[in-house]
Amino acid sequence: MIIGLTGGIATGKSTVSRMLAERGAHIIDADKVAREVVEPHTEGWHRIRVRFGEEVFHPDGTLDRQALGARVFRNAEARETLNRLLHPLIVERMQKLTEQRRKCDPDGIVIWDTPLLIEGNLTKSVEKVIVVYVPESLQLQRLMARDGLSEEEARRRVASQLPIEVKKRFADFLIDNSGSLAETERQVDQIWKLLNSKNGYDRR
Ligand SMILES: CC(C)(COP(=O)(O)OP(=O)(O)OC[C@H]1O[C@@H](n2cnc3c(N)ncnc32)[C@H](O)[C@@H]1O)[C@@H](O)C(=O)NCCC(=O)NCCS
Ligand SMILES: Nc1ncnc2c1ncn2[C@@H]1O[C@H](COP(=O)(O)OP(=O)(O)OP(=O)(O)O)[C@@H](O)[C@H]1O
Repeated sequence: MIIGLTGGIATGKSTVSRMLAERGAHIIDADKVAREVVEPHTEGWHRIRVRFGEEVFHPDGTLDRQALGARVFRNAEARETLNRLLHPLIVERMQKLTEQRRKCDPDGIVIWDTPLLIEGNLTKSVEKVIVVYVPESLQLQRLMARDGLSEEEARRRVASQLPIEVKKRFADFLIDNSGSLAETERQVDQIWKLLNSKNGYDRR
C-alpha cells in the first residue's frame, strides 16, 4: 500500500513521517530523492547544467542549491522549467524504490513524503492521501526559525506551492500539526490504526 503524505512547506511532513516510521512504515522522501537525482554527472545534473548554466554550480561541480533556490523561488517560469526537468526523474526513482521495498515486504505500508504530491498530479499513484497542515502564520514562523529565512523569503517559498486550504481538499486523512507533538502523535496513532485495520480500511 502506498500512502501519499503531503502538506505545505514546513507544515510538518518530516515530523509526521518520523512518527509513521517509528510505527513501522517505510518512508520514501521526495526531497531526499530530489538530491540524489542531481548528484554530479547524473542525468538530472546534466539537465540543470544545460538549462541553468554553470552559475548554479559550485566550483567542485556540485549543485549550488542556494543559488538555484534563489532563482526558482523568485521566478515561476524558472521553477516550472526545473520541475519539468526533474520531476520525471524523481517519480521514476520513487517508483523504483517502492518496487524494491515491495519485494522484501509485500504487505508493508510505504509512505511517499512529497511536498508537491498535488501540484505534481501524483495523487493517482497513491491509494490514500494524508495532508499535514498548520495555519499560514505558524507555517511562516516555523519555516523562518528552521531555515533562518527572512519573512520575505519564507513568503516566497510558501507562495510557490498550492495554498494549504486547497491541498486539504484532496485529503483522505487530515493532521492538524499546530498543537504539541504529543497531539500530533495521537492523530498519527489513529490514522495508523485505520491503515492497518482490515475493517476500518478498504485495501483495494
Ligand atoms: C530549488 C532547490 C535546489 C532548493 O534547494 P534547498 O536545499 O534550498 O531546499 P530543499 O530541496 O530542501 O526543499 C525545501 C522545501 O522547498 C519546497 N520546494 C522544493 N522545490 C520546490 C518546487 N519546485 N516548487 C515548490 N516548492 C518546492 C518543498 O516544500 C521542500 O520541502 C531544490 O528544492 C530543488 O531542486 N527543487 C526541485 C525539485 C523538487 O521539486 N523538489 C521537491 C520534491 S518533489
Ligand atoms: N507540533 C510541532 N510543534 C512545534 N514545532 C514543530 C511541530 N511540528 C514540526 N515542528 C517544527 O517545525 C519545523 C517544520 O517541520 P518539518 O521539518 O517536519 O516540516 P516539513 O513539512 O517536513 O518541511 P519541508 O516542506 O521543508 O520538508 C521543524 O523545525 C520542526 O521541528
